[in-house]
Amino acid sequence: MAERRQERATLLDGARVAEEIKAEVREEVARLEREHGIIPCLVTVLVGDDPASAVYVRNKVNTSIALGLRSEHHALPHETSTEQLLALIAQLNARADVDGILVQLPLPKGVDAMRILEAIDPAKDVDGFHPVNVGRMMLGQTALPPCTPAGIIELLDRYGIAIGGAHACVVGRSNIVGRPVAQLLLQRDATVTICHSRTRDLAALTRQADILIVATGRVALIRGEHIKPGAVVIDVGTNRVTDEETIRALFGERAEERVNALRRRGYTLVGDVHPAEAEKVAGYLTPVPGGVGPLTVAMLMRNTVMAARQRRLRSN
Ligand SMILES: Nc1nc(=O)c2c([nH]1)NC[C@@H]1CN(c3ccc(C(=O)N[C@@H](CCC(=O)O)C(=O)O)cc3)C=[N+]21
Repeated sequence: MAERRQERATLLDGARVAEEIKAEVREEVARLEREHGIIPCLVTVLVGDDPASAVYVRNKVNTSIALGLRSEHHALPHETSTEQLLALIAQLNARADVDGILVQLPLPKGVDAMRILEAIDPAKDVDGFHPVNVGRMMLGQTALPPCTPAGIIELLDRYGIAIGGAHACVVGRSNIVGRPVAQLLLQRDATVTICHSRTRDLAALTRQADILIVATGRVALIRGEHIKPGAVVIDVGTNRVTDEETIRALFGERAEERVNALRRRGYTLVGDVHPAEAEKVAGYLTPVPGGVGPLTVAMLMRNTVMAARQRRLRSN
C-alpha cells in the first residue's frame, strides 16, 4: 500500500518553547541573585509612537519583570535627535547596573540608526546588532547572538529537527533576520541558500529546501508551490492585515476566528507564508502569531542574563 502523507503540517509551538526557555531564564536569574547578589537589568529605548513598536516593547518590559529582571524604559519623542540618543546611550554604557540596552527598531527617519547601534557597548548589546557582535558571530565566537535567529535555531533543536546536512533556504537578507540566521545555520552544517527580491526563480530554489525560513515582510509570498512536501517551514513574518477579504483567502475554513480578531482589534497578524496552502504541503510549520515572535522575546531575556554574567562575573 502506498504510504500516506499526513494531512496537515505539525505546528511548531514557539509560544510553548518560549515558555520553557523563560522558565530556565527565571531560574538562572534567581541563582544569580542568590549566589552573587546580581539582578540583571534590561533598558529599553523607544523613540516615537509607532503602535506596533509600542506593543513589542511593552511585551519585553513585562516579560523582564515576570522573570525577575530589572527593567528600565525610556520613551522618547519622535523628534529626538541622533545626538540626544547618543548621549543617552553613553550614559547607559557607563552605568554599572545596566546589563542590556535595547533600542527598538525602526527608528524615525531623522535618526542615524547605524550610528546608534554602533554606539552601544558590545557587552550590553543584547540584540546582537553591534558590528562587533555580528563579526564575532560570523567567526563562530557567538557572544550575544541576535534574538530571532537564535530563537529559530533553539526551536529546531528542541523539536529534534536535524540541521546538519539539511538544505536550508532563507528568503530575505535583512541584517536582523535573514543574514544572521543563514550564518547560524551554516555554522550548524546546513547547506544554505539565501534568496531575496532579485532572485529569479524563487520557487525553484525554495522547493529544494528541507528547512525553509521566510523573513521578508510580504504577506503570502510563500505559497504551496514554493514548499517541498514534508519540509520544515519557519515563518518569521509579522504583518498586520486589516481587510477581511485577505484574511478569508489566507485562512480558508479557519478564517472565522481571525475575522473575529480583526473586528475586535482592528487587525490580525499574519506571516509571509500562506497558512492554508502551507499546511497542506509542509511537514512542520510555525504559526503566526505564536511561532517565532515569542521566541524572540525569550532569547532577549536569555541574552540579558548572559550579558550580566559575562560582564559582571567575567564568565558564562
Ligand atoms: N531592537 C529591536 N529588537 C528586536 O528584537 C525587534 C525590533 N527592534 N523591532 C521590531 C522587531 C519585531 N520583533 C518582535 C518581537 C516579538 C514579537 C511577538 O511576540 N509576536 C507575537 C504577537 C504579538 C502581537 O500580538 O502583536 C507572536 O508572534 O505571537 C513579534 C515581533 C522584535 N523586533
